[in-house]
Amino acid sequence: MHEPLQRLRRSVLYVPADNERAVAKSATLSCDAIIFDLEDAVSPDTKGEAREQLRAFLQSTSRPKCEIVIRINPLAGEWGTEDFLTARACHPDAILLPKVEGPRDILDADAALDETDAPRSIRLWAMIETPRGLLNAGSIAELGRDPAARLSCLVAGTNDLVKETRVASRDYLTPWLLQIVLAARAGNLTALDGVWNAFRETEAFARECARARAMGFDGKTLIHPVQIAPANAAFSPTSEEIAEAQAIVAAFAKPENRFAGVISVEGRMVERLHLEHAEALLKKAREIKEKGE
Ligand SMILES: CC(C)(COP(=O)(O)OP(=O)(O)OC[C@H]1O[C@@H](n2cnc3c(N)ncnc32)[C@H](O)[C@@H]1OP(=O)(O)O)[C@@H](O)C(=O)NCCC(=O)NCCSC(=O)C[C@H](O)C(=O)O
Ligand SMILES: [Mg+2]
Repeated sequence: MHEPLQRLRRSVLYVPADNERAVAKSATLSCDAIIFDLEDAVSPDTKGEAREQLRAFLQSTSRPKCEIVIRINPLAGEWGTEDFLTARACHPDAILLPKVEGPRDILDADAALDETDAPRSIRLWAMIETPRGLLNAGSIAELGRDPAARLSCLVAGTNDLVKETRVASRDYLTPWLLQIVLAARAGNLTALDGVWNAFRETEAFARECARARAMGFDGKTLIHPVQIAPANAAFSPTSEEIAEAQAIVAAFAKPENRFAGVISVEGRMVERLHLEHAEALLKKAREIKEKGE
């Protein structure tokens, strides 16, 4: 089952599942998706409490209306099974698998979901944040082309990547981030950029979002509510882009261009591939408008 690729995922906020105030606040925020985290944001001592709190919250009427994702610990590790069963009981839109190293990690999670008769609507997201995961990003993403597979999104884990590779700054991550984008495109998947830790640095964050969009990412993972509006703005079509797309659609709609493969619009060569892009952009703009933004 393929879901529409262009689901809005501009702003995807991590919420530590053991932080009661943050969990409660999540329902009031205007991010496109939330990742409730049972992995690195939750200390070993509070894993059990975090699971119970998350289950109660997501089964209550306070459950947020946006796309809901739960990040579990690695399935084969100490907390994986309990996390998985909690996530499954919460009926999320997706389960996010950390530190994915190869297609086997996705297939194992797929099989675990099937064993619990999980509906196909529950998707899998994969974090690419280890050297092996990066080297295997292409074969992981290939699963996105399998209509029976649940894989839907690749998420860059820049903190772990920095730790694992020992690079000194994000500049050196760029080729690997582009590799994640490329793999995602090959597999028809959403590509989400990693987090920006210095959440009080709003201008630097806006520049980072613009750079991520220019690299081809569909959205950014976030750690603090203050990052939602800049991410939504950066990953939304601009008014210039909308006007340009409208001009392309209008030009191809003219009777004389009905069968044309290539035309000229405002002094630029435009082909049908540009029309496809323009239509997708306008669809995204409509969805954003429907959200009331
Ligand atoms: C970074 C924080 C620890 C900062 O917390 P704090 O100092 O409490 O922030 P504020 O006082 O400014 O908070 C203001 C209000 O906003 C709420 N809040 C804060 N963060 C969140 C959030 N993420 N979601 C929802 N609500 C949030 C506070 O509760 C305050 O509200 P109120 O109480 O009503 O006044 C904190 O922001 C935080 O914990 N962020 C998330 C950290 C996290 O999840 N980390 C794991 C994911 S990152 C990662 O691992 C990526 C990847 O794997 C990699 O390797 O890179
Ligand atoms: Mg990580």
